[in-house]
Amino acid sequence: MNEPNPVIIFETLNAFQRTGALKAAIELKVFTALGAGPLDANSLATACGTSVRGMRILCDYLTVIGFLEKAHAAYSLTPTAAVFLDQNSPHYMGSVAGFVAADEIMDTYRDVTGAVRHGGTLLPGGGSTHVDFSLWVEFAKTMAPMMKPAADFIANLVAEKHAGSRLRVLDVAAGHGMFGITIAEQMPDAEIVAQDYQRVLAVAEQNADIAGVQDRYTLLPGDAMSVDFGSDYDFILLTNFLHHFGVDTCNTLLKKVRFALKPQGAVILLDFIPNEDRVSPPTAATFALTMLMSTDQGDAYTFAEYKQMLTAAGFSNNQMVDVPNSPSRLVISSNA
Ligand SMILES: C[S@@+](CC[C@H](N)C(=O)[O-])C[C@H]1O[C@@H](n2cnc3c(N)ncnc32)[C@H](O)[C@@H]1O
Repeated sequence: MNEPNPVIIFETLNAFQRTGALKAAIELKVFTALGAGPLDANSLATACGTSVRGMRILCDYLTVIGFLEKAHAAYSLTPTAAVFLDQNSPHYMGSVAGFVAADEIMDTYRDVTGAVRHGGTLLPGGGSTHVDFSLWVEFAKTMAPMMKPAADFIANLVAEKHAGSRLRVLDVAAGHGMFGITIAEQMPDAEIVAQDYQRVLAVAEQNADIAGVQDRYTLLPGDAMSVDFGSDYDFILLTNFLHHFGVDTCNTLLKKVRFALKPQGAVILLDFIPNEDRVSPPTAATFALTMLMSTDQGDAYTFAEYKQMLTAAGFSNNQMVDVPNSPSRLVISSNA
């Protein structure tokens, strides 16, 4: 197991091929074409409008990395591809390639050396924390399916404890809005205030309409750091937001959040939270590199670090919970 082995070097240096191959298969709708049953490279090439050689090589590659199975010359979907990458599946999430593997994001990885030397993003104006960061609308349009398990989990937690209550919920940096919207769907008396930049809230508003909760859905556009949150919230959601900022900014924002809550209210924080060793579990731990490449000061904070920030903001009761089927963890903090 610990024998020196150069294979990992070769595999890691050409790991960009995996990104390219999966992105191409999503764009060409290969997984959707296979949704009805196995096909060989000839039939798939016809269905997807490609060359036969290109399709055979792409499908063999996708078989090697675990998205397809191959029997004789026919390819079929693995369970993961069938559930998440066939456009006819209700759990389809191929759209996430539009953000996760966007050219603007991938280009930043051409100079990891530079970002490591500098200690932060090489993107202009603080990268993803810049007010005009171009990809937030794309995030809102494409990433909702990936957040669904966590949104359901949070809504269930809230509904279990507060069934029948008239809850006021603030969704800070709401993006697609699905965290607040899912609570509104589960709790007919919940009122949601969605906060984000105006251009992003247009996507959340559309999603609220589709979910039929628009009557209980209010928009609060602006910069979360300066906009007036209002007060008397039962819950404030901070999902996938604090990781963009340094500790001082997180502290300031958490204090503002605490003042906007009812005395018995709670903040629900969802994020990539690695273990204290910072190298496990893999998805949460490696998210720190994403923050190095795209922000000046962001990080994948540990629970101990979040507890310190929350305590400094005046929260006294902090609990961490794993979210099933998600790499993220929840921290729920209240005053009481
Ligand atoms: C990673 S997304 C998270 C969206 C959603 N909360 C989720 O968990 O999927 C970050 C969101 O923060 C918003 N955002 C970034 N900086 C902000 C700021 N200063 N004030 C308000 N929203 C901001 C972006 O527009 C984007 O929608």
